[in-house]
Amino acid sequence: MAEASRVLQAALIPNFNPFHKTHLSQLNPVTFRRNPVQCSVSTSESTKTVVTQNIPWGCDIDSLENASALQKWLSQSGLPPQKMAIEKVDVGERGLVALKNIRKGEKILFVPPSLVITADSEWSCAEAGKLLKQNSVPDWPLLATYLISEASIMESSRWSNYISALPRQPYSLLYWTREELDRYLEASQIRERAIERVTNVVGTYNDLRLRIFSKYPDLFPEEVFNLETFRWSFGILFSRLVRLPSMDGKFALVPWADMLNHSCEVETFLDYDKSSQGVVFTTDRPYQPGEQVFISYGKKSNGELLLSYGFVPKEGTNPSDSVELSVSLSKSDKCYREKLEALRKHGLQASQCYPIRITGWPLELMAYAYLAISPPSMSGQFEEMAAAASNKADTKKDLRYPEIEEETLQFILDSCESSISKYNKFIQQSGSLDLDVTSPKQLNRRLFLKQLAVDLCTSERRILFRTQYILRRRLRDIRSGELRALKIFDGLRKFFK
Ligand SMILES: C[S@@+](CC[C@H](N)C(=O)[O-])C[C@H]1O[C@@H](n2cnc3c(N)ncnc32)[C@H](O)[C@@H]1O
Repeated sequence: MAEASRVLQAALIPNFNPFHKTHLSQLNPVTFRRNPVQCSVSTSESTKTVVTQNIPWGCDIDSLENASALQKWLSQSGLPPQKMAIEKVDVGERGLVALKNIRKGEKILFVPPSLVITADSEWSCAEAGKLLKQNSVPDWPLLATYLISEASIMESSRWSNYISALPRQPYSLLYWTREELDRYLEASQIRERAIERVTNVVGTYNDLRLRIFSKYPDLFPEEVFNLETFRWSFGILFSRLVRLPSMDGKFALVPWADMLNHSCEVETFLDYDKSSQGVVFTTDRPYQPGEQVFISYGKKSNGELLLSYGFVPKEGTNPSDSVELSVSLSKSDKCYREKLEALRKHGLQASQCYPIRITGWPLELMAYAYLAISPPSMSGQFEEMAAAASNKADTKKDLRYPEIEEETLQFILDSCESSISKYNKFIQQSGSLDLDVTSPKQLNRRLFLKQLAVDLCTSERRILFRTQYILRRRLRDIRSGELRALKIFDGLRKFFK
């Protein structure tokens, strides 16, 4: 399990591979209302508007009725007796709660492969599945289409109890409109990631539509397979799909196991257990009856958790938290062209983002900063600086140029302070919000999103404040060291005079 845990750090939702990476569609407004759920989505290409409709399957995110029907069906379908049950919880709305004492180091769950959805699962509409496979549709879009296909036939699908217990509107940044992303996440780099993700989903859907759906409208009618249903199915995949290393790294939806919520404190991940032939996880702590049981969705920053899962852990509770710091070459730099060329050679741009943690910044950022401030006399080193700024494993990153150390740290400090001022502006403008986001249904959507954004920005700014403090101290030490050296030099000069 140790090995599995390591590999499974990216367990719940790893990379999203779009169907065609190059397909960029412009985003159009998505209007959204919670309760009742209603989205209207305009597709990009032709400014054609897809009919506004409700997603006719799934349930409210906190529905326990559908969850208990799921539990019953799973037991009848081969899920062994469990030490947990689905209940309403304080963190994550619904979750798995211990019914009995659970020991530390105990294997639990044992979901058999017959109850797991993968790209190999049998399609109720076999012809549709065959067609996608013939067209070599990759796992992600294939699973997204599978989920819609099964959902649309309601009770006729063997997964109907599972699908009925899935949220009708998964929480994730996929459901934020462009205006909401711009307004609430302006200070955070996660906004760019969200825009990129929505663009990928729209592009993937458009590719499928052009290449396959439009040619087989009987198998893939637009009333069922449209951008809105794809937004739902991708939202489900982003927030529930796992990669199972012991099943050859297969992506899977694991009913029951996907009722487990995330805790930044735990270090346990799901995997397939060959000996018991089921999906399990091994607890890293004991649980008493009534306690919620958690797993880890991977070592993700608060921004990444908001992006895929739609929540932000409490400030200071996520040891894997980080913030992306954006740094840029100055256009007025005499060596701008040479520096940009060196960066491009190593797959980098004039502006780059580097993750900063509470414990420090990466060596790549230091290398980029060396390059950004180095004078023309150091042009011979541009190449090695750019190489070290890229995160290729084979390049030496720990460069040292003591003669420009001070300006380099000052450059990082300036970038950090400019980022802090954006966060300050947003947080001040938001006023003092202190809302209970553990019960978002009670909140007005706007307040809910705003509170999530404030929580994210506060946690990201906290990391920047710490970085600012460390940088200022280092600069002060360098400067006072220089001053001391100057004084000694001056004293020696006077002495010899
Ligand atoms: C894999 S599902 C877990 C089951 C989910 N609570 C449900 O009732 O369907 C992931 C979703 O659970 C919620 N969630 C998980 N961990 C959470 C946490 N620590 N805080 C708040 N919400 C959480 C988020 O809505 C997330 O998108």
